[in-house]
Amino acid sequence: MFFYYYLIVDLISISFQEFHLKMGSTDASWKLADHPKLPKGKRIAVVVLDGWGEANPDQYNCIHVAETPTMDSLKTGAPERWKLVKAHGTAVGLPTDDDMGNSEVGHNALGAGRIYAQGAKLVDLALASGKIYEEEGFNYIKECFDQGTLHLIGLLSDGGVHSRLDQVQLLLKGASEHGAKRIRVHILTDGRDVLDGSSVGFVETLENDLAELRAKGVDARIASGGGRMYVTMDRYENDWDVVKRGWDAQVLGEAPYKFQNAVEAVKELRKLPNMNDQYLPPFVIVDESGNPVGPILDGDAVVTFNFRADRMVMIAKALEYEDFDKFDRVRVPKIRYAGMLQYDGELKLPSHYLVSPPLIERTSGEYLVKNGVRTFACSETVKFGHVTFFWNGNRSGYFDASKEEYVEIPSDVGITFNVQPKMKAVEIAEKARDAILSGKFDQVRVNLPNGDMVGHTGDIEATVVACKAADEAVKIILDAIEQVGGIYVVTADHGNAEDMVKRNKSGQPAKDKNGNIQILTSHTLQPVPVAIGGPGLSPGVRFRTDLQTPGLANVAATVMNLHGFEAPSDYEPTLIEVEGQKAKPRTFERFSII
Ligand SMILES: O=C(O)[C@@H](CO)OP(=O)(O)O
Ligand SMILES: [Mn+2]
Ligand SMILES: [Mn+2]
Repeated sequence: MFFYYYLIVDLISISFQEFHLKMGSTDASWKLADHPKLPKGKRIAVVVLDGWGEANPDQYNCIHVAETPTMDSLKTGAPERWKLVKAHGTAVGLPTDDDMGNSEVGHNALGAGRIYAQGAKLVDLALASGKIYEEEGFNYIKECFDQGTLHLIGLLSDGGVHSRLDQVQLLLKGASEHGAKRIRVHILTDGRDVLDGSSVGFVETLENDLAELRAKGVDARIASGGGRMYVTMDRYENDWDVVKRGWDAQVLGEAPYKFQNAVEAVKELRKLPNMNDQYLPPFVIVDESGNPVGPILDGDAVVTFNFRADRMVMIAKALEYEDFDKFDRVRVPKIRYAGMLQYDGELKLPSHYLVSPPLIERTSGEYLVKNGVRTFACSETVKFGHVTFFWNGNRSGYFDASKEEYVEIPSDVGITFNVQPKMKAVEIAEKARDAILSGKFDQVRVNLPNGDMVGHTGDIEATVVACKAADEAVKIILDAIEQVGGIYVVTADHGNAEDMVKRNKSGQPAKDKNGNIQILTSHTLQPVPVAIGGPGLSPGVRFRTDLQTPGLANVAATVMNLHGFEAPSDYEPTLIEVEGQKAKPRTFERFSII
């Protein structure tokens, strides 16, 4: 009798798979198979702690220093349901294992359940093969090379999160070899993905390259600049003034500070009180008569050379949209504009781009909604797109508005988050709590930004406060899950707050030439935790120990299982197994149809 039971189950699954394949991309192919052991209908909270890695406990590990009783209890209370996974490098589609994780690749992996070659890698390949110069995007901007100037705008560092200096260097060389005669670079200084103060060196490197181009007869110069957090690179429409400051400098050639030399500009502006690379004010480079050397004019070509999307969408809108009311652009030059990548596939923004972005499709969010899982997602503005846009494979909007609700809590504007390290953690948690208790949603997903946003300021004391606030928010959400008999999945997208100091090879804090500890404002290479639990979790569910190097991409299948579904076969494997529980015999009615 059992033999027949399993035979029938097998037949069902074989015919389901064939059905799946035959139906191709029609609606039916979205149907997920039932999980053989785990029930449907549990309310699940998915909590992403931004910038929350696991590292040795010392005084620079703010998560360790902070009081974090809730996260501690997940780790020590149920070791078979707490696990570390990789959140950096090739595990999330970055070029090498020296690449730290970041929100885009982290949330892409968490949501998509597969590892995609990400922007950084796709640009590397396109530059190495020379294909970048053959594609539509480059040919489009090339039309301007005879009469106009080529402007390159973007983040100048080797951080590899939004852009990479070596790619800019190759692009400069390649563009000039392909006919660009006049080039202007509009730099944004970093200090967030790299050490503060390192911008001086990056500008010097760029100046050397531009001098070499000039020696070859190309009129190539830096035209303007500013710190990434104060000029141009805002995201999710948090503060349009940031983009306006960039527009004024880059396009109009107007800025409060004027210099004849960019290295001098960065060195001098860093001397302003409390100044750092991230927040340098906008400046323009002027000639001997005080005229800006590179405003953007009719007939010019513009490339934004960041590959990462979130902090380029706003400037892309300003450069591309005819109808635009976010600030007064004063003068809108007729240009040919291309992004390094297309930054928003739904908006098709920008319409021209040098390299095609990863085509992330069939994300877990889309599958679950199409299988009836009602979803709520929430964060504050600075991370809102992370749990929606990035989670859904760089896609804006709802899959099915009748089953989804995304709530954005406005972030504080115009402050660095060490001033308000608690940010909106409580507000986010309370929204999640209410969504869980409402019974209207099966999945409630949040991003808690504190560890990351405050970690980036390099302020250790404030980051400790931030970690405590995030932990308290997790408690609010877990308490709600407890009340409704639900399940929680708590994880993170990459490290940050767990290590706030640059390390030497032996792991000791590195000192600069004056003997000062070098504060690390960036993300890290550390693994991140995944914890599951809650009263709704079936007994016997525990983490598998047979996966070689699990990473963030394994979380999607795990969450699908907890919703009672099998993940699609091409997803990275689930992290969980169900111990000691045989497949439940199905009810008589279901078999009676066969
Ligand atoms: O602030 C950002 O843009 C990046 C760091 O460059 O952080 P995250 O990936 O966490 O969004
Ligand atoms: Mn992040
Ligand atoms: Mn970050």
